[in-house]
Amino acid sequence: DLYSALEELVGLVDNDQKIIESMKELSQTLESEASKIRINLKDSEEEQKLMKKNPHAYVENPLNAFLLIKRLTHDVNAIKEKLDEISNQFMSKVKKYKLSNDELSGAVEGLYRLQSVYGLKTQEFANGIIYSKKYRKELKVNDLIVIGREMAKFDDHGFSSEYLELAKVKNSMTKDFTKIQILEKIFHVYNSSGMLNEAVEVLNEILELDPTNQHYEEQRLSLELKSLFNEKTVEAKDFTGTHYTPIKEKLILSKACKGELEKSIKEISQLHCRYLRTTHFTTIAPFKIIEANLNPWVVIFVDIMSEEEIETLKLIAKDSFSRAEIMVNETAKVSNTRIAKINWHYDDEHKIFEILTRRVGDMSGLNMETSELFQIQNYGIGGYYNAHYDFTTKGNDFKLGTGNRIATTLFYLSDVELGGATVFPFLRIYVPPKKGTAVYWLNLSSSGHREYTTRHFACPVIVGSKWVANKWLHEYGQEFKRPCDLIEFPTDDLYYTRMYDLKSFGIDF
Ligand SMILES: O=C(O)CCC(=O)C(=O)O
Ligand SMILES: [Fe+2]
Repeated sequence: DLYSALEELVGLVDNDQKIIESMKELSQTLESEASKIRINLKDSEEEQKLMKKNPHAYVENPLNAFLLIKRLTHDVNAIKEKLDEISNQFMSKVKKYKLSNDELSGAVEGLYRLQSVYGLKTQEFANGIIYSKKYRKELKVNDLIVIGREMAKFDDHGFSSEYLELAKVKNSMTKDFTKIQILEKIFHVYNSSGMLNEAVEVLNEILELDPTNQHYEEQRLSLELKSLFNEKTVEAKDFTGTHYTPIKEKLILSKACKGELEKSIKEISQLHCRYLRTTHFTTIAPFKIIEANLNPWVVIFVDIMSEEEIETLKLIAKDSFSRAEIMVNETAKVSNTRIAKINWHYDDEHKIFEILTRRVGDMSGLNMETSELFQIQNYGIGGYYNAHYDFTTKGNDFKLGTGNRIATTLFYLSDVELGGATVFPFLRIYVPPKKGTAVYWLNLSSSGHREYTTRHFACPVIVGSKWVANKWLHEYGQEFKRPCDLIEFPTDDLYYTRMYDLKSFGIDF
């Protein structure tokens, strides 16, 4: 799929051009075919006039009889054959450049995600306005219908009907379709996605315009019956439990991505911008850091990479992207909870990786021998990475024999115009991507416990192409670099209860 990395969409400019050229050719062919049909039509009409005058006399002439039969056989078939030929020709020309329909679903799912996470209003968004800024001219009636149709495939049908409703309103001004046509299109979406009540309402509108339409009358009856027996009971959702539920987390993440979760003044007052001197190297050349959290340790390294280094990394990465996966029960799987493409790099692939690994060694003061390969990522349309921990919660190892992921270094290789922040909602940290900076944090406590509060989320990218690179450090080999403390840790149960306390997020049910 291409929608999962913006970098890959750039290459489609060629496909776009080829398909536009084929469409131009197609419209010319169709026009010349249409004029041929018109000429034949004239002959046919003349013959018909003759026949109507006196049908008996007409058919008694064997040539007339022949022509009548020819009109009703060959002439019809010839049109069908010609249209098939044109259609086949067109399809064989565009085949190489056309994308699969999954791409469309993926793109619309990205839009859906942006709207639900950031609360973007359908009407503004469809008019090209995002956070009060006009980004492009408004979408056309047909675009709105396509979005509405695709969005109807998601659980929550709210956005879908907003788009379709908008299409109807807009069409009443633009007249792209007749009133009946647009209602039929909308009806079809509702009907095929099981939105029965909405479907009946649209049918009522259609029947008002076309009261004698038997077909729709019958359909209305059958739908009304269907919805009687199909009355869905609204599922009672458990908002009261203290444990994690996806609904709770969605609310928290949405707040976090909008930058609405902040630390208290007291907490902020304990954080500093300062120079970090961990190793011999950094004593001479200290790193600039912004402390984002003290325990667990989360810091932002400022100007940690040069423009040239970043361009080198992107150049290397561009050719080897594959869809990022997530771990489900210890196996890697492609999932719509992570919309990005990645690739992995050994240190000896290019000297840039060696240099950066050494730099992470200085940033962390930790042993790099057990660190993972460099991972480079580019996000797609509405690209995000759902809430996760970087450590494994199954056992204490990644099957690499090097222990759990003790620390994460996340380099930002691009700015992002809108969205795409990395957020740690439980620590109330919001890190906007800024080219050349890195965020570094410890995933495990000094006694080796998992720091569940490091649960983090890559917010959907609204405008821009987000690039990041990861370097994960592991437990083994850190025995002398980060000696063990034996501090007590809360049980997981207690930890979650505290973490997911919605009141502390100002969320009230
Ligand atoms: O891209 C981001 O902001 C976060 C990425 C991340 O969390 C990961 O790759 O594990
Ligand atoms: Fe992560």
